[in-house]
Amino acid sequence: MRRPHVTILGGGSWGTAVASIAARNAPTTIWARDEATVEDINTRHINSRYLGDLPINPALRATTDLAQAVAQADVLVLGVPSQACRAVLGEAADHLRPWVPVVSLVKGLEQGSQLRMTEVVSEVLPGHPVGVLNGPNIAREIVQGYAAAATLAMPDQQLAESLQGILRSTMFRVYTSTDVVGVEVAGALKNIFAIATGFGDGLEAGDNTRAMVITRSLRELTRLGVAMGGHEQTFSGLAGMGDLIATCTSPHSRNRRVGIMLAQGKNLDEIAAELKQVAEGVKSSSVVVELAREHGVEMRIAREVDAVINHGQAVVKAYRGLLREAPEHEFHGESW
Ligand SMILES: NC(=O)c1ccc[n+]([C@@H]2O[C@H](COP(=O)([O-])OP(=O)(O)OC[C@H]3O[C@@H](n4cnc5c(N)ncnc54)[C@H](O)[C@@H]3O)[C@@H](O)[C@H]2O)c1
Ligand SMILES: O=P(O)(O)OC[C@H](O)CO
Repeated sequence: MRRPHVTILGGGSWGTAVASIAARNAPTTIWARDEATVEDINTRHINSRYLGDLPINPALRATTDLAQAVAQADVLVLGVPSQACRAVLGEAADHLRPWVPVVSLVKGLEQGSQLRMTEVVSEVLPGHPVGVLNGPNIAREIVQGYAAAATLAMPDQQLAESLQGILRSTMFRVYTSTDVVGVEVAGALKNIFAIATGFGDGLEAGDNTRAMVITRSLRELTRLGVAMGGHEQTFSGLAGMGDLIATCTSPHSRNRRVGIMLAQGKNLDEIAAELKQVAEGVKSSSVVVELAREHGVEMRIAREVDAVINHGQAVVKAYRGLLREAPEHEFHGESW
């Protein structure tokens, strides 16, 4: 039987990491817009811009030709930042064969529409089965071959099981779920809370503060996730608690680093120039606050992150403001 061809859109750190795994299981092509990245992957089997000199699977092929990459896809994987997804999918639409499943790796929400990326996929590519792969997945650690896990959520469990075999390796465990909303909301929201954790770390507030922010963030994330239709247990799983732990504690997390740098007094332009990679929480923070308002969910931590990022609030004021609020019942109250 012919093995399915996997096409990954996006030659950044995570698209490359997932493509490198998929290339062990199936013929795999990665589309990147940048010639130098394509050259790097095809000839030196590295992605120096995003992953330094870490070796990636030599079986992986890269191209700048979107039409050709998409036309051969039996499985399409979306790995560009959230605000670019609609445009990239729009360019792909004419070349994709009908019914080809699409898996989003993206942890962001679209500004303006407030949509999750699987919803964007369904709008731009109607009729294609769509799912999301999320979890505690720092790209460089996965390329280095350290053990990790993620959840692949699709409405069709059978399809998820067939894609599971393509996206996993011995060291990258892919679990399945049918809770697309929960897994996807968790992946987008954890970035906002990693920024909040970064605030505490940047202010050198200590380990207890970090644990408090992570734990209370999980409550906030769960409340909105459930209000949006996610299953409560999803938020204590890999895409929820798992990814919160990784992103809120890793020195590699870009979102956490954004929080640290904001606390150190840098502005967003300086931070973007230093990071040179996407930190999804920056753009998603305003969307999360809008969604919380619409769903009638109190999200104090997220509101402070939005205030700092979008309304010029000083980090230290956000921190003190949160501490002034009286705590309620740990599980039944609405306080942070
Ligand atoms: N890096 C990780 O550890 C990691 C892990 C899990 C999920 N994610 C998620 O994966 C998604 C992609 O992140 P990443 O880490 O690979 O980002 P990145 O910053 O490393 O790379 C982004 C890639 O997208 C490309 N890109 C940006 N704008 C584009 C556009 N308009 N058109 C075409 N290509 C464009 C860039 O050229 C680059 O190749 C994000 O939603 C992120 O949250 C990242
Ligand atoms: O570097 P970050 O903050 O975008 O986080 C990367 C991954 O999402 C961690 O799971």
